[in-house]
Amino acid sequence: MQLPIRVTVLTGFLGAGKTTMLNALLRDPALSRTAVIVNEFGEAGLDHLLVEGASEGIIELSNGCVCCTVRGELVDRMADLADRMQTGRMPAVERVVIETTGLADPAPVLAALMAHPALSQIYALDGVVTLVDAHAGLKGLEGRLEAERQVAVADRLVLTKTDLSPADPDLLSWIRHLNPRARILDAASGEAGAQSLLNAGLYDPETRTSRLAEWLNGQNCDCDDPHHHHDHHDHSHHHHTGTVRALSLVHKSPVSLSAVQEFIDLLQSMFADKILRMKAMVHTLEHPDRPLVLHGVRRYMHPPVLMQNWPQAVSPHTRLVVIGEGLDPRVVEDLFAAFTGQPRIDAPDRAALTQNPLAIPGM
Ligand SMILES: Nc1nc2c(ncn2[C@@H]2O[C@H](COP(=O)(O)OP(=O)(O)OP(=O)(O)O)[C@@H](O)[C@H]2O)c(=O)[nH]1
Repeated sequence: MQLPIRVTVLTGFLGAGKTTMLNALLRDPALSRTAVIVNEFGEAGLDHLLVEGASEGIIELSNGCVCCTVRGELVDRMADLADRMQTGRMPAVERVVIETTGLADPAPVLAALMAHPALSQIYALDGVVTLVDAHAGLKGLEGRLEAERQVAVADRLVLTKTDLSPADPDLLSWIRHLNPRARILDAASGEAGAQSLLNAGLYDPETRTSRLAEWLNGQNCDCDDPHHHHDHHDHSHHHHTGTVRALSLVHKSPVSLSAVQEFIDLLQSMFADKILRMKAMVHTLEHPDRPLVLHGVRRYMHPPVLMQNWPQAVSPHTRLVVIGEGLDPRVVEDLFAAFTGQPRIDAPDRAALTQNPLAIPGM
């Protein structure tokens, strides 16, 4: 391996469209020799199932406080990958794409790559691609350190979901304020293909805005540092660890489409803005052979999609991940159980629930 393996970091806030973009990129011949690392937040681990046809080469990092765990772990994964290639246990690749979780601050990933003595010989950072959901807009992004950092470190900024609504001027000026340099591409117009996203040039921290330099220097994870552990004056580093959590549910028997719909409607009406992201792969009574994939980004539910087949690695069970702020997991679990707890849903209870959410037993 004489050439360094180029590393592309794909980032963007929860639900911005990273997995969708990754799937599109992986279909491009330019990425035929690419390994993918998916880092996800959420116990059920749905993301790697949603990356089509890539189950073989995927290395998934565990969830948890991203700023604490990703650095050590990512270094291990990258080292493992290099070792497998060098020993012929895996075909050599030209590129690695790292899809970070929507809650990740990419700075530690970059810092870990640049600073590691062995890995920096093998891998060279090609660029950071940050996706921004134009439809969701600025609300919920502004003031969120992870989201700001994702935009600030980008070499390419991609506005997604402009087919649903054009980017708001406020959103654009927020982006430009954080990152005056990176090219902005519009996903809906098709300009965000492999040609424009890859080979963005080697990363040079000197040429970034001063805020980035500060972040890269100041981002050293203090979570394991006993001196900082209970430092309540510094909220910023713990922004995503305090109240944002992922909860995941698995249900083994098929559920009806209407039960799913009602569950989601009720969940959204009860929790409203507390829900940042929802993803589900549902085993339905109506289409038992094809998983129904649901995506919610804050209040917006994307139209459900039936995948062709269940991924080979998994049994056809319903898996749901909800990422939210200040969510009470028991309430969500009870609600889910109320709709799916029995193979045959108890119609009167369900009816009562949909009419009066407060009637849920145990809530
Ligand atoms: N209309 C429209 N929908 C999109 C676009 N990009 C992604 N989506 C939809 O947005 C939803 C979320 O997309 P994902 O690709 O899963 O987003 P993500 O950033 O990987 O999500 P997390 O991993 O949770 O952070 C899915 O329903 C996609 O189909 C787009 O450009 N236009």
